[in-house]
Amino acid sequence: MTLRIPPGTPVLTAQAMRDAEQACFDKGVAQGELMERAGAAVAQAALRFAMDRSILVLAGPGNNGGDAYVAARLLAERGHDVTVAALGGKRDGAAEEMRQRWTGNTVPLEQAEPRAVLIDGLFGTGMSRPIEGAVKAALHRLVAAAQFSLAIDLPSGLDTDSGGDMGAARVDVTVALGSLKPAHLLGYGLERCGHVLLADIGIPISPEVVKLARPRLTPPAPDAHKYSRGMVVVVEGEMPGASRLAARAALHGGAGYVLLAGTGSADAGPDALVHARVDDAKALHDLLDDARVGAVVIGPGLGRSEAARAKLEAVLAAPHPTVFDGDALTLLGEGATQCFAKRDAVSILTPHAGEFARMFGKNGRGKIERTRDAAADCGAVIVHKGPDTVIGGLTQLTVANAGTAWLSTAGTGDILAGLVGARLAVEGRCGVCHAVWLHGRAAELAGAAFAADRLIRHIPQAIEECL
Ligand SMILES: NC(=O)C1=CN([C@@H]2O[C@H](COP(=O)(O)OP(=O)(O)OC[C@H]3O[C@@H](n4cnc5c(N)ncnc54)[C@H](OP(=O)(O)O)[C@@H]3O)[C@@H](O)[C@H]2O)[C@@H](O)CC1
Ligand SMILES: [K+]
Repeated sequence: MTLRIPPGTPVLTAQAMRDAEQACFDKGVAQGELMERAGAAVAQAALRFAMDRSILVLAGPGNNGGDAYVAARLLAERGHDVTVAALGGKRDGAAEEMRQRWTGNTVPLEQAEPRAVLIDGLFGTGMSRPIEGAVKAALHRLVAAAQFSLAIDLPSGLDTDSGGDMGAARVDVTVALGSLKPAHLLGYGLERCGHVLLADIGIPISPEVVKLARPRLTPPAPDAHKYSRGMVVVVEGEMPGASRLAARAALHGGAGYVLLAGTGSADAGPDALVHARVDDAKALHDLLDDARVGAVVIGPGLGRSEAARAKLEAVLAAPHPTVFDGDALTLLGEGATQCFAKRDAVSILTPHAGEFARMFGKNGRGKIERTRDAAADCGAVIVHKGPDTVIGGLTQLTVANAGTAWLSTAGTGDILAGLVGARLAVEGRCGVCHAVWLHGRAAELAGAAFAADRLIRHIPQAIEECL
């Protein structure tokens, strides 16, 4: 059982999990054997928390319920007072076998009395529709009354692939079986799963999606100079505070030279920031005619005027890897896909949910699929921001959970854009994921109720942890 989810842990959709399980069966592993391993992992986790308290195990009609019966049997064998609250009668295959092997106390779900410890094995990856009526009422009543609750694989009532809510109750601990699922990291799942533990039940996994890992960064080469370290141009906008935050984040994110292209006024520090006067799109075009530029950042505080649009056009036409954020994305709106598909240079887009919807529309699919498809259509890397950031367009889709909910404050997005620019200039496209990790870690280090300015100070400390 893994207590801390290790870096690069695979994240599998419900279908990918079923495929992985099937591959296991094809190699001769019996379904009952996997279910025994799953139930044993759940029992092991429950033992840690149950102490000598009585346990109620909710067992649903599918394989999640099969795992529940195994866990109930193993916990009873260890001397615990266990009752199963069952939903449905006869089952199929291994789940039915496990039901029959359970000889202890069983009551219908709706008539169950609360116990101190609750194990939720009603539904897992097979949730096909919202939980309703008496089943939902019983689930919520029993979870709320328990002193400690643990979900098998997923809290019942979570959509596996999107983390959408289909009637789930929040549990204290979730034991993910075989692999993480998107719902452990996305949407409502972030709150409903409680603390997530990962149980390896011996299913070989080849991941399409991974959980963001702490990067390994290298310090500058001995012969490095300010341009070889990575030169970043941040385009100043009509709200200069936002672009200054981005520029300062780029400076603290490891870039060798950061140039703020705008009013040219250096009255707001730090002094290491180079200010260039750029009055219009023509001047910006001329400034970008410089092969030393490693990355451009445009969007934070850019504004939405015609002058802003002209600057955006100049950046789009330049050959440099570029981070497009905030107003740059809003200005492009529905035209974004076409615009980026035409662009040869590396484009990194950092939309939040609203900007993403304005560019790519809204539909019922999950965040992972929508990000993956938009990145493919654009030929760009997309950092789809939120408490559950999804990064698409690199070799592997990556999901990152915000280091802390305190990140939800004005200016932190501008800082991320600058940091992505820095890591892009220093390391190329792989630096995008590194920037997202550093941003989350800096937030953890910044503690409670920080203002965005203070977040920047912690970026070097986060980098140091990766050297
Ligand atoms: N595959 C394996 O060997 C292994 C799988 N493992 C475990 O299996 C879990 C996946 O199992 P699963 O596919 O059987 O789905 P599961 O989540 O139990 O639910 C399906 C049942 O619920 C029903 N149902 C759905 N929604 C409903 C609703 N709203 N209200 C009422 N009923 C509803 C649905 O009915 P139907 O939609 O068919 O009408 C069906 O009867 C996985 O999470 C892991 O725990 C591990 O043991 C490792 C080995
Ligand atoms: K469950």
